[in-house]
Amino acid sequence: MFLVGLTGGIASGKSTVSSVLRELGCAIVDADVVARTVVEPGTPTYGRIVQHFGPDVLREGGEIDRQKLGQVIFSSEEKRRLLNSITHPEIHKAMLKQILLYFLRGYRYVVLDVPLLFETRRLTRFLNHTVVVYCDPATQLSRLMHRDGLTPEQAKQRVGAQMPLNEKRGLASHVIENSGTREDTHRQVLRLHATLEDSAEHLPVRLLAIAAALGLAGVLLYAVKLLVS
Ligand SMILES: CC(C)(COP(=O)(O)OP(=O)(O)OC[C@H]1O[C@@H](n2cnc3c(N)ncnc32)[C@H](O)[C@@H]1O)[C@@H](O)C(=O)NCCC(=O)NCCS
Ligand SMILES: Nc1ncnc2c1ncn2[C@@H]1O[C@H](COP(=O)(O)OP(=O)(O)OP(=O)(O)O)[C@@H](O)[C@H]1O
Repeated sequence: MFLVGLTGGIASGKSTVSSVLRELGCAIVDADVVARTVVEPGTPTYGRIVQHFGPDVLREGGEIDRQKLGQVIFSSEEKRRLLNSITHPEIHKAMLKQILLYFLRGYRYVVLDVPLLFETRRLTRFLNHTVVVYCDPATQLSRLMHRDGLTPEQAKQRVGAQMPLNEKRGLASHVIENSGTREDTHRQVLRLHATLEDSAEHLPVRLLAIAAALGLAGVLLYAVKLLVS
């Protein structure tokens, strides 16, 4: 099995791309969804958030008020780092569990949809492919304001909390250009899917090559032992 990292900037179109991949039958682990489950009331992460951020970031029912917590962390790098240090280890553990389950179910590859993939760099060494969903800065801002009902200043602040999208594009092995229509993006995702399927087909060949190399090493070791004895 191999892992594919899917990333981009806030509102650049990761969910749009991953939903097409899901429709095509791919296994997807979504870090934003996982991030919601690890902060549910009763979890240790929830306790630590309340301890550090206080009851102001809670709703009446006791659950985290995501909008309020968002306002706090997107306007302070220090608070953002604190929240990341509380949540990220738990998010990564929960993601690992999901990856293992997909592995046991026989999936040949798993797509990890992780907005902060290149910022945290924790997962990158395990990935065979990295995909960046890119859109131009003006389109990103306008889609973000429209989707989340933010002012231009709030949207800029959120975009500024991440590595510039242009920089992420330079780090990726594949880029999906999502400044255009959904149909155009859909076509690119179909091409990406075909590429990933192709590289999955090469996996048994690679495994055979590794097995052959190991076998050859074993034979050589045996021959050396015979010569020495
Ligand atoms: C701040 C929170 C409460 C806002 O929740 P909300 O439901 O409004 O947004 P959601 O979780 O859907 O995130 C939307 C997008 O914001 C961006 N974002 C989220 N957290 C961060 C962060 N710590 N730093 C930079 N960008 C972030 C990502 O692009 C993400 O896709 C939430 O995002 C959170 O708990 N973040 C910390 C955990 C985290 O880093 N999640 C990202 C996945 S690793
Ligand atoms: N090609 C497109 N044309 C028009 N609208 C789009 C296109 N792609 C995405 N959108 C819209 O832009 C917004 C952001 O897209 P999406 O939610 O997929 O981004 P995301 O990268 O997953 O965001 P986040 O990281 O903030 O969760 C959504 O409202 C989505 O419907």
